[in-house]
Amino acid sequence: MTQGTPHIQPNGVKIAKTVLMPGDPLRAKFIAENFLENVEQFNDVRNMLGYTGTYKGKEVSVMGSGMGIASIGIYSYELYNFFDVDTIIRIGSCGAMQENINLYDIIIAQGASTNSRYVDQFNVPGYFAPIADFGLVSSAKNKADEIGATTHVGNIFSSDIFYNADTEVTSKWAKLGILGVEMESAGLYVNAAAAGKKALGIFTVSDHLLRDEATTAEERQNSFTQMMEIALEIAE
Ligand SMILES: O=P(O)(O)O[C@H]1O[C@H](CO)[C@@H](O)[C@H]1O
Ligand SMILES: O=c1cc[nH]c(=O)[nH]1
Repeated sequence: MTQGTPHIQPNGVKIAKTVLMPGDPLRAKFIAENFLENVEQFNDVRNMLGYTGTYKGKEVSVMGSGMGIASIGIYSYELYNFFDVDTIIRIGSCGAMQENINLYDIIIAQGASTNSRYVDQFNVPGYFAPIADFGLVSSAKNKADEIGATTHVGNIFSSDIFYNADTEVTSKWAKLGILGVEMESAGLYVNAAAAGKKALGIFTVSDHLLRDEATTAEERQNSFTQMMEIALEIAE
């Protein structure tokens, strides 16, 4: 276990074995302030806020990942490989890509397809399929059902591009059954695989790509509490 890395400087504060990772560092702060007890901040490098506390007596950390695979690639690599973190549960917002999915529904990302070349670094002779840890998928689905959340489990699209010049991109992925789009999980899943660790992405639908529907920035920061509760409950 290192004292610090270029991007994470805990200054003696412990990082828990399970880290919840929203893209937005202010969502990490919101979770620390509203769900955790005995909270200590462990990172503020680049304002990528990270906290460790307890949830129902269980030690858990929460830290922002920033946007995109490049960013979560750095933070998840350091957490898995330099801080002995076993599990990262990404809790993000995503855009729905199927008609039967609605704003505020929960998507559990069993797999994460991508247009990113991040996986190319491993030089496998083919295409690696980034998948979540099955135990985490199963626990998240059970917990979501228990709290009455509307949940969809399946494949998502981790895109390197938020504003895509190809206007057909949504329908092309949607035809393959992709549930929603976000920007980090494929990188997280491959980093977990390479490190022999566990990962899962849980999402709240923040906007719809087939209909003109969206939540506000404030709602994205503060009101996506069902996925936070699911992630906290399944943290080991
Ligand atoms: O809400 P977060 O977790 O940041 O996730 C989604 O929101 C950002 C884009 O607005 C991207 O990071 C995307 O993956
Ligand atoms: O990456 C994202 C996240 C939310 N909504 C989108 O359309 N894309």
